[in-house]
Amino acid sequence: MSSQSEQSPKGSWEVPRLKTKKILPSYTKDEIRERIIKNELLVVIDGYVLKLNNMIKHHPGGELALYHAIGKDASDEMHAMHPDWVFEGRADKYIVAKYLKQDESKSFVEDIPLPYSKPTPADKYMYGDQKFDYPAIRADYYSLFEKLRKEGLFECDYSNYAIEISRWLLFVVGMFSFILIGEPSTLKCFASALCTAALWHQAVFTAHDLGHSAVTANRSLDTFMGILLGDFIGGLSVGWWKKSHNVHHIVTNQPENDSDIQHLPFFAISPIFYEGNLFSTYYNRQLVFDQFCKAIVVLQDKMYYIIMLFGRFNLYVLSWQHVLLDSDSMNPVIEATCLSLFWVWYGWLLSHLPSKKLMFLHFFVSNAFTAILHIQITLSHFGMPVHSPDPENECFAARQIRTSLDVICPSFLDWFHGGLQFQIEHHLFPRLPRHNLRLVRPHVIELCKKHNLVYCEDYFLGANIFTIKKLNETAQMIKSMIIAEQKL
Ligand code: HEM
Repeated sequence: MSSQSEQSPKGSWEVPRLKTKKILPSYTKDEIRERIIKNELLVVIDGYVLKLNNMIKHHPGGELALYHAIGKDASDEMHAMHPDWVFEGRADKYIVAKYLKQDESKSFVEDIPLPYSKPTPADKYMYGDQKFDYPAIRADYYSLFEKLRKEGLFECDYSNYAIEISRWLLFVVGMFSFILIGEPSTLKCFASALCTAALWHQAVFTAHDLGHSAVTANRSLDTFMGILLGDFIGGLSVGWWKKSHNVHHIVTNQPENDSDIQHLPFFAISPIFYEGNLFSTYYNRQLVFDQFCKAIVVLQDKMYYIIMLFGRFNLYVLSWQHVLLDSDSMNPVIEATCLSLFWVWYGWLLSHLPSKKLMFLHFFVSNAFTAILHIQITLSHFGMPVHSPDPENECFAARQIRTSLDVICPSFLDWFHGGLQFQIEHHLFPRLPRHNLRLVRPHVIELCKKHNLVYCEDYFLGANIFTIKKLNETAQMIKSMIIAEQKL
């Protein structure tokens, strides 16, 4: 068993807080704002102001994820994303002041045009007069956090992975034996391709756990195993995925910041992508809504499944781009080697098929069937709001609950959904081992009920219908805007 909570002093299940013995000045919110305008990268954690200018480029969770914390009280994000040792002797050296709290606000920079992080659009109309008690939600979030630590739910039970590895082996055997044993046939080629897709589908879930250091809690070891699984077995860069995924966890469903919802020219999950003239802080470019977008996005609900069939091909390109071109790629040599070896073993397998037609069939079917994974991933957020009722004050827990959707399924199907079905719980506690997420669900439902937060969940079919409906609604709105504009 690995334990992240074991790293805190024995017997203490409290979420660790930043501490320092330094004698410090106090900064108000206004002073923090003024300093940020003068290019100081300041963030508030546990009542202290931290200056990150010298460490941001070396942040193990990536530079971009950290930029989105600037000018915010990011205590909750910090606690959710880090093991205890970061608080105990790593982060305190960046403390420069105490934070003189005058109100409960979480973001001090929603009205400042920062180049590296854009504000969440607000929509009070959407939420009516509903008021949320964010301080009370935070208090209950921390109580739950401590309860889960106390119950040992942050400990990973490796026997779950023994079952997973057995399942992968079954798919590996099918993938090779349908091709290598006996006379080749179209049916056997198809069966092998399905096994390949299933292997890739399943491997991603463990690569995801490893990417969050939620398996051994040793970042280097988890990253290395993640690269073996993601890059070598799956052909996709874990480094690329981690870069965008870390950002996604901090700025979930924020149109300009979260690359997981930036899919022009194919999808626009909110009309804001059409009317907003948005700039992607992730891709560092304007999200241009050109004539091609106009033609495709108005059909996005109808094209959803077709586009998903090709999703994996795009990921191959993004993976290589990250490894070869991105200056912040963390393990470019190992990743490039594993990505190349992926094409060696996969090419070797295809080379045993007797015709180009069968090779193409295998290649297409194995890649296209992983569309199920892309659908599962997009269901988690595509139908959820991008607007906040109160971006200045909304706390981390409320934001994660507002932007994520759970899929209801019986426990015997947990392997198929791979943790994606507990998206809300995962977003609240990203380092919690996946196999424990089901145990957290009732507590989160209770928290939502208590605070009138919508806990959005549906069965797999219902979640599909919900997402398609939302895509359709957005497509219709954008269509009317285009028509209205043409009439002007
Ligand atoms: C001085 C402050 C900070 C320090 C020293 C620090 C350090 C670290 C370290 C050491 C890790 C790797 C943890 C591991 O081994 O699993 C990490 C990961 C990460 N950090 Fe920070 N960090 C700081 C502030 C922040 C803030 C304010 C945010 C965002 C709000 C942030 C977002 C992340 C993310 C998203 C990850 C990736 C977590 C994962 O792999 O699941 N960090 N940080």
